[in-house]
Amino acid sequence: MTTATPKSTTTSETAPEAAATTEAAIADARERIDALDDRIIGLIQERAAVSAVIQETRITSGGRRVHLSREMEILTRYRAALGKPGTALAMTLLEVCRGRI
Ligand SMILES: O=C(O)C(=O)C[C@]1(C(=O)O)C=C[C@@H](O)C=C1
Repeated sequence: MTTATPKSTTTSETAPEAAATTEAAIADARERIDALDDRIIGLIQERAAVSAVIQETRITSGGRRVHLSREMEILTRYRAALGKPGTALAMTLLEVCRGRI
């Protein structure tokens, strides 16, 4: 994994050069964010496909699409890792994977 190393500006750099360095650093970091978002979206799509298999299996055997105690485990896990917004993120993720309830 590569680590972010912001380029430092020197005192000899003129203002336009410093601005160009700043813009380049931001553009570079945004490229990395776009690449990460592509991976995150791919993982969410993969998660949704696995989730669909579970839901279909349960429905085929006479069960319900939703399994609330399992959802509570997932919400707890995301909150433990990411704090309060983790809960909202997990709820959105569950909605993507099983639809609205
Ligand atoms: O783990 C399950 O039993 C699932 O059906 C998967 C899943 C999920 O996407 O994580 C989806 C719906 C359920 O309500 C709970 C969890």
